[in-house]
Amino acid sequence: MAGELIARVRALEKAFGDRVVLSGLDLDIGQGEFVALLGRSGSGKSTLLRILAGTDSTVDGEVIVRGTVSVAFQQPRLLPWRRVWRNVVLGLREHGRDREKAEQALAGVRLTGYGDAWPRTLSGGEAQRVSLARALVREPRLLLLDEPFGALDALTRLTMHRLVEDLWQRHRPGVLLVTHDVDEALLLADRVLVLGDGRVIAEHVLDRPRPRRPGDHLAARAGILTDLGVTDHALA
Ligand SMILES: Nc1ncnc2c1ncn2[C@@H]1O[C@H](COP(=O)(O)OP(=O)(O)OP(=O)(O)O)[C@@H](O)[C@H]1O
Repeated sequence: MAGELIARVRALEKAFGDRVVLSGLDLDIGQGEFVALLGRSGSGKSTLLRILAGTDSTVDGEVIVRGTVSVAFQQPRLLPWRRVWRNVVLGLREHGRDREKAEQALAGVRLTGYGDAWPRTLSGGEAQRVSLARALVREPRLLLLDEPFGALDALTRLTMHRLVEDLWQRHRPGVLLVTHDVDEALLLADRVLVLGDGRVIAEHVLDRPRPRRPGDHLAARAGILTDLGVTDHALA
């Protein structure tokens, strides 16, 4: 990992009552780095994201995040009573030139002309792009993506992969992408981390040039599936 760290986590412990979810977790995210986080259901991925986002601070251990953090979730979470452009600027701390900023962000996610639309008139993919625009308008140094493509159809998901890669290359935030989709991680990430037993149990560095194709990083794919405890007969 090159450059300055924007997130540093050491010996993180998180429990809900008696249930220990994260234990002894270390994590670094470098400036402008794209990291994917995989783990079985219930392994604590969303919990870790909430901790990094600062919405859950009842933890032990060291958590340092430098700069603004934005989060985009699986559901776009748009306010139905606000027009699209107002949804985009909702989280801005400093106001001024809001409409202009919103339109710029919307253009970035290829939604020029959608500013006055109501959320209910958007397709699932469009709503998710508004959610991305809302995350990026704050110019985050760290962008947390919690399965942002999980609810989309396969074709829309492919378009979104390209869009996110393009936005990341233009804005260069550090990204932590939580996903269940190993191939999505292989397509987008510089590094894939596998979460298990409450900590990072494996790390795979991906260095193939972008845009990547399906089939790049097959060895890492097999390794990740093994880390996840999944047997992939197609690879046997
Ligand atoms: N507020 C809470 N109170 C009690 N337990 C919780 C709370 N939030 C999460 N948990 C528990 O912590 C564990 C980790 O949950 P988390 O949502 O982080 O997993 P995940 O890896 O994101 O799962 P999935 O892939 O299914 O979304 C789960 O066992 C869950 O039941």
